[in-house]
Amino acid sequence: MKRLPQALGIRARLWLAAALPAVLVTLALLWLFMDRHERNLAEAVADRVRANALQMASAAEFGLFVGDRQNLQRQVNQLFESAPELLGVAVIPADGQYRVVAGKLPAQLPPFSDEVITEFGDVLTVSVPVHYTAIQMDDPFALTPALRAGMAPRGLAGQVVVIYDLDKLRGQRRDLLIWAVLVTAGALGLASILSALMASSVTRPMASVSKVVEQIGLGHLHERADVEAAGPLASLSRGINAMASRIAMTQEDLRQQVAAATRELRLQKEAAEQAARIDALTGVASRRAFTERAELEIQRALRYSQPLSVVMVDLDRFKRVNDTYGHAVGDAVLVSFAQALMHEVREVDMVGRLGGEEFAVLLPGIEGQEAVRVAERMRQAVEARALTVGGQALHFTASFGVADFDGVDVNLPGLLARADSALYQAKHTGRNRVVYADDTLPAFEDTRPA
Ligand SMILES: Nc1nc2c(ncn2[C@@H]2O[C@H](COP(=O)(O)OP(=O)(O)OP(=O)(O)O)[C@@H](O)[C@H]2O)c(=O)[nH]1
Repeated sequence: MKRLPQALGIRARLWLAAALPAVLVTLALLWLFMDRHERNLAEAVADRVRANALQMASAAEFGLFVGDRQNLQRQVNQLFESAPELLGVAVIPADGQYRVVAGKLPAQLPPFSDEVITEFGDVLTVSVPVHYTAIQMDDPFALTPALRAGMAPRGLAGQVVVIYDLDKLRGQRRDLLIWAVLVTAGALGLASILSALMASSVTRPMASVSKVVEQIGLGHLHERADVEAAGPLASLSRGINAMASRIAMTQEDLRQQVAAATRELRLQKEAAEQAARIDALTGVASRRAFTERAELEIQRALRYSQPLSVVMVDLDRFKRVNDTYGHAVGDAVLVSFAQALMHEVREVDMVGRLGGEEFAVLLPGIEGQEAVRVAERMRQAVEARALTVGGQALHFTASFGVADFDGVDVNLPGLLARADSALYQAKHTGRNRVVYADDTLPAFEDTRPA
């Protein structure tokens, strides 16, 4: 199973990296704030309700002392209307003869003497005693009513009772909590959005660069990363673009080198093939080229019932030439001999060197005596040739065996064998002559002039 961090995408990881610390810090601050403020708020509420009652007690002191109920009622109403969480406010003189009330009072009032705060259900009652202090003055006409009434200079004038709706007080705390949670949630939402934007500003160019790299990897070397849109990855994008350009250039170089090498190889191969088809010494067709052409002409002769002849030619006593004059002279004789043959044949004919001093001539379109006449012409041309060696003329002759393609021997070996047989007969009946391989003719026809 994948570990969680591996399963997360880059965008989610960046988002977490940016948002997680902010979320944790904000939640910790919220918890601290709530914990601290809860206690402070409870104390503040207690202080406030007590302060309200003490303020009222102070304000009511003179009214209680002089018994000014009208003024006391105005003060009580004022306090009652000042805060919505107040259920009732009352001022009661020490002799209990009257009560100045705004709102409602509990059935059971707390005792006069002490400052009392009681909580019962959803009601919080604060009772504060009101004391008077008579001021001694020099002017006997300015005596206070209390002094005039023979009262003690300091004493209990009455009490102030203030009743709060606890639910409303708690509601204030609840409102504060909701407000704090909403502000925190808003801050976290804002932090999340900013983190997502930050993560996106990095992952968007990364995705774009990754796509380009993937395309380049697939061989699309013309793909380029958008450097302007890459933001923080601009230098990476430039590097990738430069790399792709270099790869494309190298690939183009390689392609051109391969094309040049392939061209060169093809030319060499063609040259080698051409060389294999031509005999290097004499310039006539090689054995391979002659054989291929002869096979072709046999097929043509078979299909169209056209005449075809082959002449086998062999230099007479050539070994003696080599032995007497050396191999180089022998080569020169071979070249001259081949030229004599070539000179006597048509464009459509083919002279080939089958090996050593053994040659063959392919004569398409003619047969019988016509072929014998061509061979005779060649024989005479060879005989007429001479090389000057050491100031002396060197003559040479050749023997010829002629065979027709008669449809009996339908392949080249058969045709060549019959021509070779005629050549053999020419050799054994005196050389420098043409023998026609035809059963109807005499076995050894001497074509030499008498
Ligand atoms: N100089 C040279 N000699 C070659 C070449 N190829 C074959 N020979 C020689 O040709 C000679 C052929 O001799 P043989 O087969 O005995 O025939 P021949 O001497 O011509 O006698 P006949 O054919 O019976 O008239 C050999 O001495 C070969 O060495 C070549 O390319 N150059």
